[in-house]
Order: sequence, then C-alpha cells, then structure tokens
Amino acid sequence: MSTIEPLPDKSSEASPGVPEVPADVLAELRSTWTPRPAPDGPGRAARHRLAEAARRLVEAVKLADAEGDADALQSVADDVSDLAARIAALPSLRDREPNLADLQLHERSPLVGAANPLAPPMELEADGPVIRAHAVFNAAYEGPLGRVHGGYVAAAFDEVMGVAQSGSGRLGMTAYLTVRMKRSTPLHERVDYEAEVTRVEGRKAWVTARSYAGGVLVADAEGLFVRPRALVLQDEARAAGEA
Ligand SMILES: CCCCCCCCCCCCCCCC(=O)SCCNC(=O)CCNC(=O)[C@H](O)C(C)(C)COP(=O)(O)OP(=O)(O)OC[C@H]1O[C@@H](n2cnc3c(N)ncnc32)[C@H](O)[C@@H]1OP(=O)(O)O
Repeated sequence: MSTIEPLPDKSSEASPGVPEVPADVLAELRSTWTPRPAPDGPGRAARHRLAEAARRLVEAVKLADAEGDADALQSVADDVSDLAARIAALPSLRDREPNLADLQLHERSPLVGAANPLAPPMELEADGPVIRAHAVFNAAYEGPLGRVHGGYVAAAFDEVMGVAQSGSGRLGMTAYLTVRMKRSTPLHERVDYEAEVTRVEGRKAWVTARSYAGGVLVADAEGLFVRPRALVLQDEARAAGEA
C-alpha cells in the first residue's frame, strides 16, 4: 500500500502554464547533467576511479574510531597526507583551460559528478518532462545519527530541480529553494527523487520535487529558478541575429 502523499495542487493558481519544449531542446539543456557518457579516454576513466576511491576514503575516515589504535591513525594520516601531495603534484585542471568534457556537471558537480569525490554520486535520468534521480548517502553525509544532514537533503533537491527547470525551455539560477523535511532521509539506502516544472512566467520557472525512501515520501520541495537578466539580453540578441 502506498503511503506517498501528493503535493498540494497548484494547478488552480493563475499561471500561463508550462510551455511545450521540443525534445531536442530539452535534451540539449539537460546534456550537462544526463545522460552520463562513457569516459572519453583512459585518463578520465582513471579519474573516475580515483574519485570513487576517495569517496571510500572519506567514509572510512569519518568512521575511524578515535578510541582505536592512535599510532595506526597517525600512520595512515601520514600516508593520506603523502597521497594528497602526490595527487596535487599531478597535472591539474588549474594549469589548463578545461575542455567541454571537464565542464559537464555529470563530471564535476558535487552531487552528480563522477570525478567529484564529494558527490554520492546521484544518478539522474530524464522521463519526458520529469527528472528522476536516485542516490545512496554514505556515513560521510550523516547529520542526525543514521540520517542525512539537512543541508545535503536540500543540496540534492537543488541539483535535481536544477535539471528539471529545463522543462521551462531554458536554464537559470536557483533564486529560492524551500524544502519540507517530513521524515528523516536515511543513510545507506536508495533515495529516489522526481522533479518537474509547474509554472513559468517570463524568465522565472517554478519547480516542485519529491524524495522517497522505500516508496515513502520523506521530503518535498519548491524552488524558483531565474534566468539572469544578462543572459536574457544575450538570448534576445542571438534571437534577433537569427531572425
Ligand atoms: C553564469 C550563470 C549561468 C546560469 C544559467 C546556466 C545554469 C547552468 C547550471 C548551473 C548549475 C545549476 C545547479 C542548480 C542551480 C544552482 O544551484 S545555481 C547556484 C545558487 N544560486 C545562486 O547563486 C543565485 C544567486 N542569485 C542571482 O544570481 C540573482 O539574484 C538571480 C537569481 C539570477 C536573479 O538576478 P537578476 O537576473 O538580476 O533578476 P532580478 O531582476 O533581480 O529578478 C528577476 C525576477 O525574479 C524575481 N526574483 C529574483 N530573486 C528572487 C527570490 N530570491 N525570490 C523571489 N523572487 C525572486 C524578482 O522579483 C523579479 O521578478 P519580476 O519583478 O520580474 O516579477
């Protein structure tokens, strides 16, 4: 039996509605997030493997027992410090212009980025106008014991809703994000997300989203995404040039 509670129905609010966005435009707007392509070479594959190892490292450090063997902890602290110095001595993105693959959010984002050890990483997919995602948060994301920290709960929504705003036909910045944490978001188990645009007015797009654990609603969110004025002017100049 489903315990999922529906979001409040906002369809009666004055709204010019949500535009029909052609599938190719949607795909282009979302391409920085999803689909995640196979690594474009052995270097990128190795970088993804390094990020995954670093995720395991961070969780292991978080769980290391201060009442355990202090000498062993000091010793691995030396090793990890050496390792950090070795990695920092490798060629760095600070030393060259990033290419297109480096810049994609599925590569670099702190929520979905395969190369970013801060990212669980979340997995995203488009389902028509809806964005679906899932993630498993490890012990490093713990706030209340056994549960995800509220800041990470909100950050995950921001990412999923950031993709879903594509349903408005363009991308903007998060102007506000309201998250209702109805139940705790659990660690170590799959959390599912869904998000979609509910209303568009000019350069403003409202997005709603929900998250579920074990099929039960744990949180929902509403956010406003605003296309910055400077980018709207660029859009208009480009459209005038094409006319
Ligand atoms: C380089 C940029 C690329 C961007 C496009 C590419 C994105 C590619 C993906 C990036 C990754 C995404 C990941 C997830 C999205 C993040 O997380 S984005 C990061 C977090 N968000 C931020 O840092 C945003 C910081 N704030 C800002 O930059 C600016 O305040 C904003 C939101 C762009 C608006 O600035 P603005 O263009 O000067 O707009 P402004 O004229 O002040 O307001 C326009 C309208 O919006 C309303 N409004 C603005 N802010 C608010 C608010 N907080 N509450 C209510 N209404 C508001 C205004 O009242 C106004 O309404 P009207 O009078 O037109 O009815």
